[in-house]
Amino acid sequence: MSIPVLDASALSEGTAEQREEFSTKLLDSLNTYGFAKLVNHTVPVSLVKETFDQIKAFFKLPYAVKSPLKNDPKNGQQRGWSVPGEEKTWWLESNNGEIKEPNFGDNKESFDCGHPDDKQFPNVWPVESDLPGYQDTMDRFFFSCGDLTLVLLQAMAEGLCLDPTVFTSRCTNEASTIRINHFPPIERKTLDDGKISRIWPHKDFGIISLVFPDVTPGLEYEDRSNPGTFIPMPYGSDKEVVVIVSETMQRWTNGQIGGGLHRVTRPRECDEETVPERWSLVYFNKADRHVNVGPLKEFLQDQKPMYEDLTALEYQTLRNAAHYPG
Ligand SMILES: O=C(O)CCC(=O)C(=O)O
Ligand SMILES: [Fe+2]
Repeated sequence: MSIPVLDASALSEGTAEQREEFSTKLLDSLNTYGFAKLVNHTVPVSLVKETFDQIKAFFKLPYAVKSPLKNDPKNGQQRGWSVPGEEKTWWLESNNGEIKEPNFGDNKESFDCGHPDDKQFPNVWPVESDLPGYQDTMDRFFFSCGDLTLVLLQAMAEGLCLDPTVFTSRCTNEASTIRINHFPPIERKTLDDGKISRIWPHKDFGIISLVFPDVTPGLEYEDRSNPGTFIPMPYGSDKEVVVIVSETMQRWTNGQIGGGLHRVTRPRECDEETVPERWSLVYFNKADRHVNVGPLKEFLQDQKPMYEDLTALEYQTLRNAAHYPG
């Protein structure tokens, strides 16, 4: 059981037949695993590398420079720098009610930004002289990932034999976000004790996510044939992108296409006392804020809706609040 690597060149330069074949394989992988892996996609490898270089520089900035950019969890949507341990993804899927007062912070710091023209939740940036080109790189990365997600959403709709715009008519990427993560080095024992994780098991909240892999492993996906156990996501190359089905897609399809549960932990093979640091680069493709994220009529032939109607903004706000307890 391993996630196949699909050649996405059919989407940019394939014949109608090749496109159809790709759409079928994409949907098959997303349905089976909740994940797909692509090569020959349209986000340039050089841009991914440039973005990785920028994020490594960002997290090295002194506290005094990052501090004014601090994310305010009360804001509803994340913007700017989240300090290590602030986000507690333990609350998303791991809380079975047995532990009354956990303080299970994530061993990570992050930075979030959205559409450059977002007036409702404006981006915050370091001063240009502190990190030249950072904002420009993030903006270009934002649009490049956004374009890829729309093409993938259309391919998914085609694979389902639905109106090709069934998903893209609900998403212009105006509410989508980039999330960059830095996982500082940590004692192996601390992770193995199980009170701190890099990221606890979760599904992302948007429609689909793109994760650009780091050479340092750690991303794991749930083995659906053996729920509660996880399989390391193999690192192929810097040309690969991982696509993850997220909660909005699960809701729209009334559970037909289930979100991919994943976590970030220490590399399995790591036997050093200190687990090395790691970075990751994620694009959360999200529904436009006013759009309903309840089940779509196309997925409700004879079934009862499994999810309530909510706007995408209400849903995102609710889910974000869940991992900032108190
Ligand atoms: O670090 C990774 O590989 C994945 C990160 C992730 O799951 C997230 O930020 O939601
Ligand atoms: Fe995630």
